[in-house]
Amino acid sequence: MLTVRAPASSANLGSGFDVFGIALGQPADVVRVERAPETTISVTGAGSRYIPEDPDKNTVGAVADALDAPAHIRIDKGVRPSSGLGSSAASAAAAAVALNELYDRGLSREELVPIAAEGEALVSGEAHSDNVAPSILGGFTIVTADGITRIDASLSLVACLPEINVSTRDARKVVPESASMDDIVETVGHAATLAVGMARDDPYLVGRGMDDGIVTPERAALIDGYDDVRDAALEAGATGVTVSGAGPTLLAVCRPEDQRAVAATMLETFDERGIDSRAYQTEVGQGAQLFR
Ligand SMILES: Nc1ncnc2c1ncn2[C@@H]1O[C@H](COP(=O)(O)OP(=O)(O)OP(=O)(O)O)[C@@H](O)[C@H]1O
Ligand SMILES: N[C@@H](CCO)C(=O)O
Repeated sequence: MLTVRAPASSANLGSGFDVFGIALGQPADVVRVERAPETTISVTGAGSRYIPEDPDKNTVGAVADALDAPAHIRIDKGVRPSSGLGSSAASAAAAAVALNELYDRGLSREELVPIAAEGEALVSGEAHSDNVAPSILGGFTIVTADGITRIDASLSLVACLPEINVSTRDARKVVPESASMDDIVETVGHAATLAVGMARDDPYLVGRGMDDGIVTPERAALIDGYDDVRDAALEAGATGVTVSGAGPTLLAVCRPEDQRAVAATMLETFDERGIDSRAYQTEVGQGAQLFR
């Protein structure tokens, strides 16, 4: 039996819609695999009752198919589904790394990214890789049609997950079909600023570079309390706040010394609106880890 832990991830980071992603230090999914004549799946942990165990409907089933690697697959969910924290991607990433090893397929981590993205196609309708890439490779990733660029980054984060449901499939329906040249120019500037900030481990540049006036406002409207929680986090020292992935998680970047205050105020502000939430005080983390 092989065990792989694959971390949650935060895609988009505001200005990098469908392009930027980071691995988070926590939470994570743990996937265990054993060779079998046919794939079976069992799911326990966070939100497991909402996750299908049918291999045709679970992201890990799509990965097992793509690798032609049938197995008994046990998923222990640390990442709640429909969270904006790459829940479906974390399972797919872990399964890709585990099954590649179990069946000795010899694929590199980079080659496993499109395999894991088959799982994303199954649940969201599109094989976007901006969650599976950081979940497999770790660090900060830039996914384009030409390939993946990756760097390590050291950055303190707060990921605040409210008890609100937003599915990626629904959140993709509010993405505008076009944008003005002014908005595009502004977003390119922010994305470039963010990438430099990541390379320099600079929370101010990353925070400034997270601003986006094209997709984020539409997504934020699906999250009750977004503006208040964002304002409160910025007041408490966050250098930038945006929607994590398709939401409803809000991702805040901050200096390490402000992390606790930022987390506390985000929880409190959701609470004032009668919305339960939990906050992960975390950092940019490493990719999937294999245990024998
Ligand atoms: N192994 C899995 N783990 C989690 N969700 C899964 C899995 N397999 C299938 N699903 C389904 O995928 C959907 C959740 O995926 P979705 O992309 O909406 O959320 P997410 O991965 O948390 O978000 P995001 O991609 O925005 O970060 C749910 O409908 C869930 O039932
Ligand atoms: N880039 C994707 C990430 C969520 O899976 C989106 O925002 O729809």
